[in-house]
Amino acid sequence: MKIAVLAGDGIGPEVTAQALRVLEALALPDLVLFEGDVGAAAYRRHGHPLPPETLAMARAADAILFGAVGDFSCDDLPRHLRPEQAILGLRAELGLFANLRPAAGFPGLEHLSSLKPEVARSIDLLVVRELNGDVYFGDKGERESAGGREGWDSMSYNEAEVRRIAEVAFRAAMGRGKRLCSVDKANVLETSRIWRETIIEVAKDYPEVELEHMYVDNAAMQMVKEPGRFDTIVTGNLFGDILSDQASACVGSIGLLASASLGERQTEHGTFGLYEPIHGSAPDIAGQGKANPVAAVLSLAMLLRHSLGLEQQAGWIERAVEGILDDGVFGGDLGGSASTGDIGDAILSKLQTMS
Ligand SMILES: NC(=O)c1ccc[n+]([C@@H]2O[C@H](COP(=O)([O-])OP(=O)(O)OC[C@H]3O[C@@H](n4cnc5c(N)ncnc54)[C@H](O)[C@@H]3O)[C@@H](O)[C@H]2O)c1
Ligand SMILES: CC(C)[C@H](C(=O)O)[C@@H](O)C(=O)O
Ligand SMILES: [Mg+2]
Repeated sequence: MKIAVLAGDGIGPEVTAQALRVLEALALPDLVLFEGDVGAAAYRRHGHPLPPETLAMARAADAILFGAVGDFSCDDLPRHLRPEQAILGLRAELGLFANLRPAAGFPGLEHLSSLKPEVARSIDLLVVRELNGDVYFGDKGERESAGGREGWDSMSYNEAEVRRIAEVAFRAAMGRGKRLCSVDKANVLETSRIWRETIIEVAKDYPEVELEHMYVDNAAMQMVKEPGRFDTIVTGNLFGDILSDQASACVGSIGLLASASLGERQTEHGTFGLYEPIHGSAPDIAGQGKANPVAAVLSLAMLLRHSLGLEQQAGWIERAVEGILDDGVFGGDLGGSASTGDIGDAILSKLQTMS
Protein backbone atom coordinates (compact mmCIF):
# COMPACT_ATOMS: atom_id res chain seq x y z
CA MET A 1 0.00 0.00 0.00
CA LYS A 2 1.53 3.27 -1.13
CA ILE A 3 0.71 6.66 0.34
CA ALA A 4 2.04 9.84 -1.24
CA VAL A 5 2.52 12.51 1.43
CA LEU A 6 2.29 16.07 0.09
CA ALA A 7 2.53 18.36 3.10
CA GLY A 8 2.83 21.69 1.23
CA ASP A 9 3.03 25.14 2.80
CA GLY A 10 2.39 27.04 6.02
CA ILE A 11 0.75 24.83 8.62
CA GLY A 12 0.44 21.99 6.06
CA PRO A 13 3.70 20.30 7.19
CA GLU A 14 2.91 20.95 10.88
CA VAL A 15 -0.47 19.23 10.86
CA THR A 16 0.63 16.49 8.46
CA ALA A 17 3.49 15.61 10.82
CA GLN A 18 0.94 14.81 13.54
CA ALA A 19 -1.11 12.67 11.16
CA LEU A 20 2.07 10.78 10.26
CA ARG A 21 2.82 10.12 13.94
CA VAL A 22 -0.64 8.58 14.23
CA LEU A 23 -0.05 6.50 11.11
CA GLU A 24 3.27 5.29 12.46
CA ALA A 25 1.68 4.32 15.78
CA LEU A 26 -0.74 2.04 13.91
CA ALA A 27 2.28 0.05 12.65
CA LEU A 28 0.47 -1.11 9.53
CA PRO A 29 2.29 -3.82 7.60
CA ASP A 30 3.09 -3.41 3.89
CA LEU A 31 2.86 0.36 3.91
CA VAL A 32 5.27 2.55 1.95
CA LEU A 33 5.30 6.34 2.24
CA PHE A 34 6.64 8.70 -0.43
CA GLU A 35 7.08 12.40 0.26
CA GLY A 36 6.78 14.99 -2.49
CA ASP A 37 7.11 18.75 -2.93
CA VAL A 38 3.97 20.73 -3.64
CA GLY A 39 2.79 24.35 -3.53
CA ALA A 40 5.02 27.35 -2.89
CA ALA A 41 7.72 25.05 -1.50
CA ALA A 42 7.78 23.16 -4.82
CA TYR A 43 7.74 26.39 -6.81
CA ARG A 44 10.84 27.60 -4.97
CA ARG A 45 12.66 24.33 -5.44
CA HIS A 46 11.50 23.23 -8.92
CA GLY A 47 9.98 26.35 -10.49
CA HIS A 48 6.46 24.80 -10.47
CA PRO A 49 3.85 24.28 -7.72
CA LEU A 50 3.02 20.80 -9.04
CA PRO A 51 6.24 19.39 -10.51
CA PRO A 52 5.87 16.39 -12.86
CA GLU A 53 7.64 14.11 -10.36
CA THR A 54 5.08 15.00 -7.67
CA LEU A 55 2.20 14.31 -10.03
CA ALA A 56 3.77 10.99 -11.04
CA MET A 57 4.20 10.03 -7.38
CA ALA A 58 0.57 10.91 -6.69
CA ARG A 59 -0.62 8.81 -9.63
CA ALA A 60 1.44 5.81 -8.55
CA ALA A 61 0.03 5.83 -5.00
CA ASP A 62 -3.10 4.21 -3.58
CA ALA A 63 -3.87 7.39 -1.69
CA ILE A 64 -2.54 10.88 -1.11
CA LEU A 65 -2.27 12.57 2.27
CA PHE A 66 -2.29 16.28 1.53
CA GLY A 67 -1.56 19.17 3.92
CA ALA A 68 -2.29 22.60 2.47
CA VAL A 69 -0.87 24.98 -0.11
CA GLY A 70 -0.75 28.74 -0.28
CA ASP A 71 1.70 31.50 0.41
CA PHE A 72 0.83 35.17 0.09
CA SER A 73 4.34 35.90 -1.23
CA CYS A 74 3.24 34.12 -4.43
CA ASP A 75 0.23 36.40 -5.05
CA ASP A 76 1.98 38.25 -7.86
CA LEU A 77 2.98 35.13 -9.79
CA PRO A 78 1.09 34.26 -12.98
CA ARG A 79 -1.91 32.09 -12.20
CA HIS A 80 -0.44 28.78 -13.41
CA LEU A 81 2.47 29.15 -10.98
CA ARG A 82 0.50 30.00 -7.86
CA PRO A 83 0.54 27.37 -5.08
CA GLU A 84 -3.24 26.83 -5.22
CA GLN A 85 -2.83 25.54 -8.78
CA ALA A 86 -1.15 22.50 -7.27
CA ILE A 87 -4.26 21.29 -5.48
CA LEU A 88 -6.50 22.26 -8.40
CA GLY A 89 -4.11 20.44 -10.75
CA LEU A 90 -4.13 17.28 -8.62
CA ARG A 91 -7.92 17.26 -8.42
CA ALA A 92 -8.24 17.72 -12.19
CA GLU A 93 -5.40 15.47 -13.35
CA LEU A 94 -6.43 12.63 -11.05
CA GLY A 95 -10.15 12.93 -11.84
CA LEU A 96 -11.06 13.52 -8.19
CA PHE A 97 -14.53 14.91 -8.81
CA ALA A 98 -16.27 14.02 -5.55
CA ASN A 99 -15.27 15.90 -2.43
CA LEU A 100 -16.78 14.57 0.79
CA ARG A 101 -16.72 17.02 3.67
CA PRO A 102 -18.41 15.66 6.80
CA ALA A 103 -19.31 18.11 9.56
CA ALA A 104 -20.61 16.60 12.77
CA GLY A 105 -20.63 18.03 16.27
CA PHE A 106 -18.27 16.64 18.88
CA PRO A 107 -19.65 15.95 22.33
CA GLY A 108 -18.54 18.69 24.69
CA LEU A 109 -17.76 21.20 21.95
CA GLU A 110 -21.24 22.71 21.57
CA HIS A 111 -20.38 25.72 23.71
CA LEU A 112 -17.40 26.50 21.42
CA SER A 113 -19.49 26.58 18.25
CA SER A 114 -20.47 29.92 16.69
CA LEU A 115 -24.04 28.73 17.23
CA LYS A 116 -26.10 28.43 20.39
CA PRO A 117 -25.15 25.11 22.07
CA GLU A 118 -28.61 23.60 21.64
CA VAL A 119 -28.47 24.40 17.90
CA ALA A 120 -24.85 23.27 17.51
CA ARG A 121 -25.70 19.91 19.08
CA SER A 122 -27.85 19.01 16.07
CA ILE A 123 -25.21 19.36 13.36
CA ASP A 124 -24.41 16.13 11.55
CA LEU A 125 -24.16 16.67 7.84
CA LEU A 126 -22.13 15.70 4.82
CA VAL A 127 -21.31 18.16 2.06
CA VAL A 128 -20.81 16.37 -1.25
CA ARG A 129 -19.02 19.00 -3.29
CA GLU A 130 -18.39 18.63 -7.03
CA LEU A 131 -14.67 19.24 -7.47
CA ASN A 132 -13.73 19.14 -11.15
CA GLY A 133 -16.01 21.75 -12.69
CA ASP A 134 -17.89 25.02 -12.14
CA VAL A 135 -16.36 28.47 -12.25
CA TYR A 136 -13.07 27.00 -10.98
CA PHE A 137 -12.28 25.27 -14.26
CA GLY A 138 -14.21 27.31 -16.85
CA ASP A 139 -12.56 29.71 -19.27
CA LYS A 140 -11.17 32.71 -17.45
CA GLY A 141 -8.89 35.59 -18.03
CA GLU A 142 -8.32 39.29 -18.04
CA ARG A 143 -9.28 41.72 -20.78
CA GLU A 144 -9.64 45.41 -21.45
CA SER A 145 -13.10 46.90 -21.09
CA ALA A 146 -14.65 50.35 -21.16
CA GLY A 147 -14.31 50.32 -17.37
CA GLY A 148 -10.63 49.39 -17.41
CA ARG A 149 -9.16 45.92 -16.89
CA GLU A 150 -11.81 43.27 -16.47
CA GLY A 151 -11.44 39.81 -14.95
CA TRP A 152 -13.80 37.07 -16.08
CA ASP A 153 -14.52 33.48 -15.12
CA SER A 154 -17.13 31.31 -16.76
CA MET A 155 -19.37 28.97 -14.83
CA SER A 156 -20.73 25.81 -16.40
CA TYR A 157 -21.89 22.28 -15.64
CA ASN A 158 -23.00 19.70 -18.16
CA GLU A 159 -25.43 16.87 -17.46
CA ALA A 160 -22.74 14.19 -17.29
CA GLU A 161 -20.80 16.13 -14.65
CA VAL A 162 -23.91 16.68 -12.56
CA ARG A 163 -25.08 13.09 -12.97
CA ARG A 164 -21.86 11.56 -11.64
CA ILE A 165 -21.73 13.75 -8.53
CA ALA A 166 -25.46 13.19 -8.00
CA GLU A 167 -24.89 9.42 -8.01
CA VAL A 168 -22.23 9.81 -5.32
CA ALA A 169 -24.50 12.05 -3.26
CA PHE A 170 -27.60 9.84 -3.51
CA ARG A 171 -25.53 6.78 -2.54
CA ALA A 172 -24.05 8.72 0.39
CA ALA A 173 -27.53 9.80 1.47
CA MET A 174 -28.71 6.16 1.32
CA GLY A 175 -25.97 5.31 3.82
CA ARG A 176 -26.94 8.19 6.11
CA GLY A 177 -30.34 9.72 6.88
CA LYS A 178 -31.80 9.30 3.36
CA ARG A 179 -32.31 13.05 3.00
CA LEU A 180 -30.56 14.99 0.26
CA CYS A 181 -30.56 18.75 -0.16
CA SER A 182 -29.32 19.98 -3.52
CA VAL A 183 -28.00 23.51 -3.22
CA ASP A 184 -27.97 25.75 -6.28
CA LYS A 185 -28.93 29.21 -7.54
CA ALA A 186 -31.47 28.10 -10.12
CA ASN A 187 -33.43 31.35 -9.80
CA VAL A 188 -30.54 33.17 -11.50
CA LEU A 189 -28.00 30.81 -13.07
CA GLU A 190 -28.41 28.71 -16.23
CA THR A 191 -25.75 26.40 -14.80
CA SER A 192 -28.00 25.76 -11.83
CA ARG A 193 -31.06 25.03 -13.99
CA ILE A 194 -29.20 22.19 -15.69
CA TRP A 195 -27.92 21.15 -12.25
CA ARG A 196 -31.41 21.01 -10.75
CA GLU A 197 -33.06 19.23 -13.70
CA THR A 198 -30.32 16.60 -13.74
CA ILE A 199 -30.57 16.01 -10.00
CA ILE A 200 -34.33 15.47 -10.42
CA GLU A 201 -33.65 12.89 -13.16
CA VAL A 202 -31.13 10.96 -11.03
CA ALA A 203 -33.50 11.07 -8.04
CA LYS A 204 -35.86 8.70 -9.92
CA ASP A 205 -33.35 5.89 -9.26
CA TYR A 206 -33.37 6.64 -5.51
CA PRO A 207 -37.04 6.72 -4.49
CA GLU A 208 -36.15 6.17 -0.82
CA VAL A 209 -34.18 9.43 -0.64
CA GLU A 210 -36.17 12.52 0.25
CA LEU A 211 -34.89 15.24 -2.07
CA GLU A 212 -35.18 18.97 -1.51
CA HIS A 213 -33.75 21.89 -3.48
CA MET A 214 -32.51 25.03 -1.85
CA TYR A 215 -30.99 28.24 -3.15
CA VAL A 216 -27.50 28.77 -1.82
CA ASP A 217 -28.26 32.04 -0.03
CA ASN A 218 -31.08 30.37 1.89
CA ALA A 219 -28.87 27.32 2.56
CA ALA A 220 -26.20 29.54 4.12
CA MET A 221 -28.84 31.06 6.37
CA GLN A 222 -30.45 27.73 7.28
CA MET A 223 -27.08 26.25 8.16
CA VAL A 224 -26.53 28.71 10.98
CA LYS A 225 -30.18 28.77 12.02
CA GLU A 226 -31.05 25.09 11.97
CA PRO A 227 -28.13 22.92 10.80
CA GLY A 228 -29.91 19.80 12.02
CA ARG A 229 -32.31 20.04 9.07
CA PHE A 230 -29.44 18.96 6.76
CA ASP A 231 -28.36 15.36 6.30
CA THR A 232 -26.54 15.18 2.96
CA ILE A 233 -25.94 18.26 0.83
CA VAL A 234 -24.91 18.08 -2.82
CA THR A 235 -23.63 21.19 -4.50
CA GLY A 236 -21.20 22.65 -7.00
CA ASN A 237 -17.56 23.47 -6.51
CA LEU A 238 -17.84 27.10 -5.41
CA PHE A 239 -20.93 26.81 -3.21
CA GLY A 240 -19.48 23.68 -1.60
CA ASP A 241 -16.22 25.44 -0.81
CA ILE A 242 -18.03 28.23 0.99
CA LEU A 243 -20.67 26.14 2.77
CA SER A 244 -18.08 23.70 4.12
CA ASP A 245 -15.99 26.45 5.75
CA GLN A 246 -19.22 27.77 7.22
CA ALA A 247 -20.13 24.31 8.54
CA SER A 248 -16.76 24.16 10.32
CA ALA A 249 -17.60 27.25 12.36
CA CYS A 250 -20.90 25.58 13.30
CA VAL A 251 -18.92 22.60 14.62
CA GLY A 252 -16.37 24.78 16.41
CA SER A 253 -13.28 25.39 14.27
CA ILE A 254 -11.99 25.01 10.76
CA GLY A 255 -9.15 23.02 12.33
CA LEU A 256 -11.55 20.13 12.91
CA LEU A 257 -12.93 19.22 9.48
CA ALA A 258 -11.42 16.64 7.15
CA SER A 259 -12.16 15.78 3.54
CA ALA A 260 -11.86 13.02 0.98
CA SER A 261 -11.59 13.71 -2.74
CA LEU A 262 -12.51 10.64 -4.75
CA GLY A 263 -12.82 9.64 -8.38
CA GLU A 264 -13.62 6.44 -10.20
CA ARG A 265 -10.31 4.61 -9.93
CA GLN A 266 -10.37 1.61 -7.62
CA THR A 267 -7.38 0.38 -5.63
CA GLU A 268 -6.85 -3.10 -4.25
CA HIS A 269 -8.70 -2.23 -1.04
CA GLY A 270 -10.95 0.69 -1.92
CA THR A 271 -11.10 3.90 -3.95
CA PHE A 272 -8.08 5.97 -4.92
CA GLY A 273 -8.30 9.37 -3.26
CA LEU A 274 -6.72 12.51 -1.89
CA TYR A 275 -7.31 13.39 1.76
CA GLU A 276 -6.85 16.84 3.21
CA PRO A 277 -8.14 19.18 5.90
CA ILE A 278 -10.69 21.66 4.57
CA HIS A 279 -8.52 24.51 5.88
CA GLY A 280 -5.60 26.17 4.12
CA SER A 281 -2.00 26.99 4.94
CA ALA A 282 -3.00 29.57 7.61
CA PRO A 283 0.01 31.87 7.17
CA ASP A 284 -1.13 33.92 10.19
CA ILE A 285 -0.31 31.09 12.60
CA ALA A 286 2.29 29.10 10.61
CA GLY A 287 5.50 28.13 12.40
CA GLN A 288 4.11 28.87 15.86
CA GLY A 289 2.82 25.47 16.95
CA LYS A 290 -0.72 26.88 17.04
CA ALA A 291 -2.34 24.82 14.29
CA ASN A 292 -5.00 22.32 15.24
CA PRO A 293 -3.94 18.98 13.69
CA VAL A 294 -7.34 17.30 14.21
CA ALA A 295 -8.51 17.94 10.62
CA ALA A 296 -5.31 16.36 9.27
CA VAL A 297 -5.59 13.38 11.62
CA LEU A 298 -9.24 12.85 10.68
CA SER A 299 -8.25 13.10 7.00
CA LEU A 300 -5.90 10.20 7.65
CA ALA A 301 -8.84 8.27 9.13
CA MET A 302 -10.82 8.91 5.95
CA LEU A 303 -7.84 7.72 3.90
CA LEU A 304 -7.64 4.47 5.84
CA ARG A 305 -11.38 3.89 5.42
CA HIS A 306 -11.92 4.84 1.77
CA SER A 307 -8.62 3.92 0.08
CA LEU A 308 -7.10 1.19 2.23
CA GLY A 309 -10.23 -0.52 3.56
CA LEU A 310 -9.04 -0.18 7.17
CA GLU A 311 -12.35 0.65 8.81
CA GLN A 312 -11.32 -0.52 12.27
CA GLN A 313 -8.21 1.67 12.41
CA ALA A 314 -10.18 4.63 11.03
CA GLY A 315 -12.68 4.16 13.86
CA TRP A 316 -9.90 4.04 16.47
CA ILE A 317 -8.54 7.37 15.23
CA GLU A 318 -11.97 8.98 15.23
CA ARG A 319 -12.70 7.77 18.76
CA ALA A 320 -9.27 8.97 19.94
CA VAL A 321 -10.01 12.44 18.55
CA GLU A 322 -13.46 12.48 20.15
CA GLY A 323 -11.82 11.41 23.40
CA ILE A 324 -9.25 14.19 23.53
CA LEU A 325 -11.85 16.81 22.66
CA ASP A 326 -14.09 15.44 25.39
CA ASP A 327 -11.10 15.73 27.76
CA GLY A 328 -10.81 19.41 26.81
CA VAL A 329 -7.49 19.23 24.96
CA PHE A 330 -7.96 22.43 22.97
CA GLY A 331 -5.62 24.59 20.93
CA GLY A 332 -5.96 28.33 20.47
CA ASP A 333 -8.67 27.93 17.81
CA LEU A 334 -10.93 26.46 20.54
CA GLY A 335 -9.86 28.86 23.27
CA GLY A 336 -7.28 26.52 24.84
CA SER A 337 -3.49 26.51 25.03
CA ALA A 338 -2.49 23.06 23.72
CA SER A 339 0.12 23.24 20.95
CA THR A 340 -0.02 21.27 17.70
CA GLY A 341 2.38 18.74 19.24
CA ASP A 342 0.42 18.53 22.53
CA ILE A 343 -2.72 17.67 20.60
CA GLY A 344 -0.78 15.03 18.64
CA ASP A 345 0.58 13.59 21.93
CA ALA A 346 -2.92 13.43 23.40
CA ILE A 347 -4.31 11.64 20.33
CA LEU A 348 -1.45 9.13 20.46
CA SER A 349 -2.01 8.29 24.12
CA LYS A 350 -5.75 7.86 23.57
CA LEU A 351 -5.01 5.62 20.60
CA GLN A 352 -2.86 3.38 22.77
CA THR A 353 -5.87 2.64 24.95
CA MET A 354 -7.77 1.37 21.91
CA SER A 355 -5.65 -0.67 19.55
N1 LIG B 1 -6.64 22.95 0.06
C1 LIG B 1 -5.76 23.88 0.37
O1 LIG B 1 -4.56 23.66 0.27
C2 LIG B 1 -6.24 25.23 0.80
C3 LIG B 1 -7.50 25.41 1.40
C4 LIG B 1 -7.88 26.69 1.79
C5 LIG B 1 -7.04 27.78 1.60
N2 LIG B 1 -5.82 27.56 1.03
C6 LIG B 1 -4.83 28.64 0.92
O2 LIG B 1 -4.34 28.91 2.23
C7 LIG B 1 -3.93 30.28 2.31
C8 LIG B 1 -4.60 30.95 3.49
O3 LIG B 1 -5.99 31.06 3.22
P1 LIG B 1 -7.07 31.56 4.26
O4 LIG B 1 -6.40 32.35 5.33
O5 LIG B 1 -8.18 32.14 3.51
O6 LIG B 1 -7.68 30.19 4.88
P2 LIG B 1 -7.07 29.23 6.01
O7 LIG B 1 -8.00 28.08 6.11
O8 LIG B 1 -5.66 28.93 5.77
O9 LIG B 1 -7.18 30.09 7.36
C9 LIG B 1 -8.38 30.77 7.74
C10 LIG B 1 -8.33 31.07 9.24
O10 LIG B 1 -8.47 29.86 9.97
C11 LIG B 1 -7.34 29.62 10.80
N3 LIG B 1 -7.00 28.18 10.69
C12 LIG B 1 -6.95 27.45 9.56
N4 LIG B 1 -6.57 26.20 9.82
C13 LIG B 1 -6.38 26.13 11.16
C14 LIG B 1 -5.97 25.10 12.05
N5 LIG B 1 -5.69 23.86 11.62
N6 LIG B 1 -5.87 25.38 13.36
C15 LIG B 1 -6.15 26.62 13.82
N7 LIG B 1 -6.55 27.63 13.03
C16 LIG B 1 -6.66 27.40 11.72
C17 LIG B 1 -6.24 30.50 10.25
O11 LIG B 1 -5.30 30.81 11.24
C18 LIG B 1 -7.01 31.68 9.70
O12 LIG B 1 -7.24 32.60 10.72
C19 LIG B 1 -4.29 30.90 0.96
O13 LIG B 1 -3.14 30.89 0.16
C20 LIG B 1 -5.34 29.96 0.41
O14 LIG B 1 -5.43 29.98 -0.99
C21 LIG B 1 -5.41 26.32 0.64
C1 LIG C 1 -7.08 26.61 -2.18
C2 LIG C 1 -8.38 26.54 -2.91
C3 LIG C 1 -8.13 26.32 -4.37
C4 LIG C 1 -9.30 25.44 -2.35
C5 LIG C 1 -10.63 25.46 -3.07
O1 LIG C 1 -11.22 26.53 -3.28
O2 LIG C 1 -11.10 24.39 -3.42
C6 LIG C 1 -9.59 25.51 -0.85
O3 LIG C 1 -10.33 26.62 -0.49
C7 LIG C 1 -10.30 24.25 -0.42
O4 LIG C 1 -11.36 24.34 0.17
O5 LIG C 1 -9.74 23.16 -0.62
MG1 LIG D 1 -11.92 26.17 0.83
